[in-house]
Amino acid sequence: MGTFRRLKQFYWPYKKYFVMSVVSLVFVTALTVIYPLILGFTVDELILGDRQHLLAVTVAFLVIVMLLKGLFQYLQQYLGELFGIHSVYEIRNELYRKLQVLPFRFYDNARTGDLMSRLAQDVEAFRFFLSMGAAQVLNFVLLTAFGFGVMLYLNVSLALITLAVMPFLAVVVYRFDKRVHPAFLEIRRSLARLTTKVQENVSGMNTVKALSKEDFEIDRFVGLNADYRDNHIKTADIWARFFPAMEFIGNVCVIVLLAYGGWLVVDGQMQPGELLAFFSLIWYIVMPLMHIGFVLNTYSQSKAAGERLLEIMDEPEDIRNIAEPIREVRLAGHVQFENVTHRYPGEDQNALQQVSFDAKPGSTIGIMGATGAGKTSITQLIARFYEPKQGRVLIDGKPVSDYDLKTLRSNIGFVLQEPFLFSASIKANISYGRPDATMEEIIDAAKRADAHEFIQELPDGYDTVLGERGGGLSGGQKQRVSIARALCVNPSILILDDATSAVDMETEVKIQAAMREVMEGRTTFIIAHRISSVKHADEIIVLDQGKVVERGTHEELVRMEHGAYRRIYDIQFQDHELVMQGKAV
Ligand SMILES: Nc1ncnc2c1ncn2[C@@H]1O[C@H](COP(=O)(O)OP(=O)(O)OP(=O)(O)O)[C@@H](O)[C@H]1O
Repeated sequence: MGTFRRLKQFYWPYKKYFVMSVVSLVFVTALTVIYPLILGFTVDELILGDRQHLLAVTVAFLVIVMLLKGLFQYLQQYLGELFGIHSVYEIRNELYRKLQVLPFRFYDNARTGDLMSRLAQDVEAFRFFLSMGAAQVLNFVLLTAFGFGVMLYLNVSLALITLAVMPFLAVVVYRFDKRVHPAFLEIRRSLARLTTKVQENVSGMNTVKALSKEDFEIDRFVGLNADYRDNHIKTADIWARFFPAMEFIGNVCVIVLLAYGGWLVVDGQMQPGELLAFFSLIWYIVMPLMHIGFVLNTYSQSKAAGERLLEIMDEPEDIRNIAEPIREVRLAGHVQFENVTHRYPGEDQNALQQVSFDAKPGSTIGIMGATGAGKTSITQLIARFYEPKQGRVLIDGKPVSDYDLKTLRSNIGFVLQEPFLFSASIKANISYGRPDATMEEIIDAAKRADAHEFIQELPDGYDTVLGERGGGLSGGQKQRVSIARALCVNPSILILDDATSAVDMETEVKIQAAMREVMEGRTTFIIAHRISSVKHADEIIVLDQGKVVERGTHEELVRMEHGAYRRIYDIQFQDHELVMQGKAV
């Protein structure tokens, strides 16, 4: 029950629905066991006892019982559903909240399909048990209790014989649960793998087609699908063995009753109608017992699902606010790194080694270096997406961890190499970081990002709704919208991470011209591979395998004959010359 106890905070507030549903269920069960008694009465009193004049009253009584049972069944079902629906509404909200606060570390290893499957299928499986399964367990308990009560009233020895069979049924049920629970957990896992595969495939369809990997992808899917199928078959096998075993034990019970009860009637110790009522009651107990397998199924499924939900809820939120963080300040943008060493969780190499620099407010810092040199890692630490292993990252003289995360990040504007735009209007995309921005401010940000002109030419202008991931815009246009989005929050620190590498030279020159103006008064970090992007920076930092190997202005670095920057400069300058001479391939 650990899983259910730990998720109690979500369903317990709605216990009133559960209690009312259970009370309705008590009435349903009580009214159900009246049927066999009426059957016995009809045989013994109306037919054998010659009291046919009571027939009309008996029928009327039965109709009332049926109507009442219908009413209570409705209440039981509806209130049970309300209990489940409201509870998982809370669970879903909590999961989504948790996903928003989980650190980047979590997303480095998380798979979208798996998370989707948890938020959709696992939450649903949990709801199903709360709505239906829990009531069925109680239904079983109540029917057994009521049924036995009536049985004991009819005939004590016969009732005790029925009771003797119960431990055998319980053993079968217990063994079944032990085997079926892990099998269901495995089904859930393989379904999540399958969903992940489909999701990745759809997202990466361009790459799949460009590399003609359709057959390879189909093969991988078939493999995962086979795994899912086999897990289902394994569970179906466990499942199929269970029913005959249960039915066999139930039938043994019936045979014993038939023999012993028949003898009691023949011997005159029992009325035939009573034996008939007994037989109906037996099935009221044996049938739900046999279906306890189904109930255990929903229980096992929901427990497995609950465990997967708890896995997300238990994820540590390791980057969180300190007790009294600095809130709601406009930062000046003085960024300092003091001997910062950083290593990503689970990695055995440092991404940054003893990195130090001092970026004065309003200055521009260029960061260069080969792929994997640690350029992006620097910006991740400024925004406190990760915590450094050693050293200090300071903004305006205080460690970044002293600031409220929202305050810190709302002072930083990011423009990434592959901008992510939401499937919403352009207006909503630009004002995403500041939803209260006025239309004038949105247009102003777009103008400064050199995006206003092309947005105006779109059929619905700023109200144009984009497709998924900004579909409908070219790479350069998406980039300009994302620059407008970064400017809209009026950040004091601007980070351009390879922001112009995906656009053509002409667009780059245009964006750079626009950027020069918007960089005024903001501390700007430009990560780039092209010298032209960082040339005007106040300081350029050159990284190699996480270490700062050179620093200085463009002029200073170019003067270093054998320096890394000079080498890049020579290559790019040579390229430029070749282009000018028309020799480039
Ligand atoms: N989330 C992560 N988890 C584990 N290792 C990472 C992660 N991000 C980066 N790394 C590793 O840290 C090192 C520095 O990566 P970083 O992204 O900072 O390099 P970069 O200079 O920005 O590279 P690029 O020019 O390719 O963007 C690399 O070795 C990389 O493999």
